[in-house]
Amino acid sequence: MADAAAALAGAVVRYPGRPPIGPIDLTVAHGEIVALVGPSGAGKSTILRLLAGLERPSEGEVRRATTGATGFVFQAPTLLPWADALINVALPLELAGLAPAAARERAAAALAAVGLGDRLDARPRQLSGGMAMRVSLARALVTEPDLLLLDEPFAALDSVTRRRLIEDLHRLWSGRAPRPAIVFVTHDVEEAVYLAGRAIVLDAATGAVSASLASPGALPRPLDWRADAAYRHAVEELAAALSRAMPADQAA
Ligand SMILES: Nc1ncnc2c1ncn2[C@@H]1O[C@H](COP(=O)(O)OP(=O)(O)OP(=O)(O)O)[C@@H](O)[C@H]1O
Repeated sequence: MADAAAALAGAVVRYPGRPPIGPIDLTVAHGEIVALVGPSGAGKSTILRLLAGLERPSEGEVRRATTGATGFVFQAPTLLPWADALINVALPLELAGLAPAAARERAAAALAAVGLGDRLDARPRQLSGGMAMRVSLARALVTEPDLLLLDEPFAALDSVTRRRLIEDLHRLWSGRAPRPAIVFVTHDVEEAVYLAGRAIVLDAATGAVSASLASPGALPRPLDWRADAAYRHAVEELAAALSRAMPADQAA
């Protein structure tokens, strides 16, 4: 655990009226990018909430590195509608006790890092979906987390915006020292293979990890990696593992 950003050991979550989720064993190394894929309802968001400390397991353990913050990005950007981008991003720092002027200075730098240095005073409704997601990313990164949790962050975006944001996320991740660990949920096997070093497949029937597939090649990937045979092969393998994890009534 000393060298891990977070870990689940035999974690089980019981909700009334459904089979338990887990037991789940998952160790996320410092600086690692892990994709969580699996059928709808398998427990992907539940795992993120466990890792974030937003929920406690019924059995088993959740371990977090003792130092470092956790950043969380939800599928919908969840920005304060009455506040501009700068205030939205500064908020976590001000809540942590930083003086407003210092918080806003760091927030401005975080927004510049996601390409929104010229939109500091824009309200959420004045931003496109992709821009709002960038603000949400900046807000998660401004506390310099050692663990970044992303719940289907790109699902609502068009494919061009989605690709751009994935490139940005790789750039932000590789530009930080030390690099944060990232765990993200996705339904998109191509996104999982391209963005992550490793993909974890959750099984709908057992609620446990049914496969762990390493994605080939070093991170961050070059732009043209999607044309590579190794990439295509990894996508096919992950799609097959996901298909095996589907409940009978959802299988194609
Ligand atoms: N607070 C809760 N109370 C009761 N049941 C819950 C609660 N949260 C989640 N569940 C149930 O637990 C299961 C796992 O939910 P979770 O949201 O983790 O799945 P998921 O894999 O993220 O699904 P999706 O891909 O559809 O977002 C689902 O059957 C869900 O209905």
